[in-house]
Amino acid sequence: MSRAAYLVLENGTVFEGKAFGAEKETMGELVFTTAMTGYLETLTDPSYFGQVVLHTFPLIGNYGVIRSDFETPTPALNGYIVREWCQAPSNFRSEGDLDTFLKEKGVTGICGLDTRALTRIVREYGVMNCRIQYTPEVTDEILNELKGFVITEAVEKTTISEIENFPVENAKYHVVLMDFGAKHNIGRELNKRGCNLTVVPAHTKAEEVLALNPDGIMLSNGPGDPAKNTAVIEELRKLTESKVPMFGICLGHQLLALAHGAKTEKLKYGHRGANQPVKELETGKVYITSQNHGYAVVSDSLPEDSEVSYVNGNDNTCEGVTYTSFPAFSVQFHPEAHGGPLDTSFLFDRFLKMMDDNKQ
Ligand SMILES: NC(=O)CC[C@H](N)C(=O)O
Repeated sequence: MSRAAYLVLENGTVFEGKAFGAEKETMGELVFTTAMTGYLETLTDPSYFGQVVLHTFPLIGNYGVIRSDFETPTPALNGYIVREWCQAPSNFRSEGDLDTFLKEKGVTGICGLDTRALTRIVREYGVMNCRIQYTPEVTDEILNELKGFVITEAVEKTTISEIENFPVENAKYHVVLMDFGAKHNIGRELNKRGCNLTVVPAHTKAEEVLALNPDGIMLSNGPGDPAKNTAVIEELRKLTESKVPMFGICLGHQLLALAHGAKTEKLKYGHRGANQPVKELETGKVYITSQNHGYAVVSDSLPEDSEVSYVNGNDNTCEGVTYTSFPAFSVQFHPEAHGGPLDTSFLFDRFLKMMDDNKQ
């Protein structure tokens, strides 16, 4: 029998549950995801750095742990909350159960609490900080510490430290992927389409990126507040002047907009799930997308030589931008999916076409 664990919210609310995964006290920004599957991708997506992730779906872990589904080898999140974890996963690919995996990776979990009630609190009051601990007492000191918690150096802590190459046979393009805490599936989607990939650390200078002679530059997803990455934003501004085709996903989308003079804002509780509707403004078509973000580009702040290409079907926030004075576009959602639908993977083909057009 696992021992009692307590989830303490910044507003003083306490939920009692059971310890699961690693047993060590932890703190982080509480966010919820509505995805019903894809928990391995969620656990290993670096964009969750510093956050405690709550699954609204009540039973997690049914198909076990499968390393080839991971987005990075090691989870970056600070904690994990589920209603119930599956103790007997059943799947021919399964290599183990969730509890053992979380223990191995040192990720604190808590289960057996009312995740519906908890989600309603976050939806009502917005994201807040939380703590997982093993005694029910909440002192002023704990509450003050919780109120003061901020996610810092998120990109610095999740980017790679040295250049890595992922070549393919008979490559048609060379893409430099700027790693801000990248999900591996972005690279896989590019490799699959005949792109040799050079993955560079987030703080690589614009001149160094251009010296690699890329046909295109891919800006990855990543954690934290986009506006905090001032040095990276400045390098991206220089890259927009180079006219090398660029494609940004999620954090990459936000950073490119910031580099071009737009603003970003924090959403009340963000979009995290695998069935977020986005509307393509040019065609009126709606796509179902995978999302994981807490910030968004402020549509009204975009300069004239850029336009909103996609909006979120639920709250109308900006989900994509097309730039007209340099060859670039970006989306807030995840065309690489994993987990989630593949509806928008055509955006990678659009990037290839942009590189083709630019070569001619
Ligand atoms: N998945 C991402 O790239 C997230 C981007 C950013 N950290 C946000 O929360 O909005």
